[in-house]
Amino acid sequence: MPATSNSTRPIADLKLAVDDVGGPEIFRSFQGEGPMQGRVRTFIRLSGCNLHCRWCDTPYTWNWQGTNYRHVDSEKFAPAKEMTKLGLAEALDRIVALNAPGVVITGGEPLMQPRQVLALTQAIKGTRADISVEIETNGTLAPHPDLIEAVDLFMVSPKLRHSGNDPEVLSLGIENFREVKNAQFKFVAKRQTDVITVSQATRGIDSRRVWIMPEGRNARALNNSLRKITRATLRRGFNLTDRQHIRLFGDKRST
Ligand SMILES: Nc1nc2[nH]cc(C(=O)O)c2c(=O)[nH]1
Ligand code: SF4
Ligand SMILES: [Mg+2]
Repeated sequence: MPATSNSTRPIADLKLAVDDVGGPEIFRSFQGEGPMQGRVRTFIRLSGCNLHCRWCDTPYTWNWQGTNYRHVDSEKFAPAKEMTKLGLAEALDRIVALNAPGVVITGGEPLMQPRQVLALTQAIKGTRADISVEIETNGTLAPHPDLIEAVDLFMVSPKLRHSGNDPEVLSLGIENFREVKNAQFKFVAKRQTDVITVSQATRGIDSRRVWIMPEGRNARALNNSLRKITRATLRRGFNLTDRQHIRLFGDKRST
């Protein structure tokens, strides 16, 4: 059970991923995925993940030296080089300075740092009445009720078998957020059969809450996935999202 917001324990620093110049990965971009695609957002990327997706585009948040997780890139990363700590006030200052109408907390898996994420969300919401806070999560860690109340949108991305994770992570991600009204689902798909798997796994969930997203870390791979998934997605009434930032900027940090 995560700690409650009125706990008197001090809040630990946030653990963040590192950008290309060694600073904390906080940046301004267009939201590239899902219902908010194209909107200006400030992104804050937290370090650490409890899953190990083979095709993950941020392996520098978890694929540490000395582990034997399999990833399409063979590169392993040093936590001392790829992880940096930042106090809540400093993180908030940097986010406010980028002056976007919304903030995306992503990772890695942000809900591995539940107290820090709750405190950061509440602090961001305190800066302006109309600022939006959205969290990208793999869904395996249940959100605290206070966090559900504080955030505008959870974008939950439960992982299919092709991610290389244990099969249970798919249903875990769905069940942890099925009843969370401000949660939508985004499934990475490579093939038509992935869309069928999603439709079976999301039975009982309004298809308007479900987004199918092509797997790919470059335009060619995205197009290849899209060719295989588009018709099946349309047939089932799911939403389709591209990965706009990959097309605009490539697979780069801080974009
Ligand atoms: N522009 C942009 N949009 C994104 N949407 C989700 C992202 C993520 O890494 O979680 C992401 C990202 O890294 N960049
Ligand atoms: S859950 Fe997300 S951050 Fe974690 S390994 Fe998978 S794709 Fe990467
Ligand atoms: Mg990304």
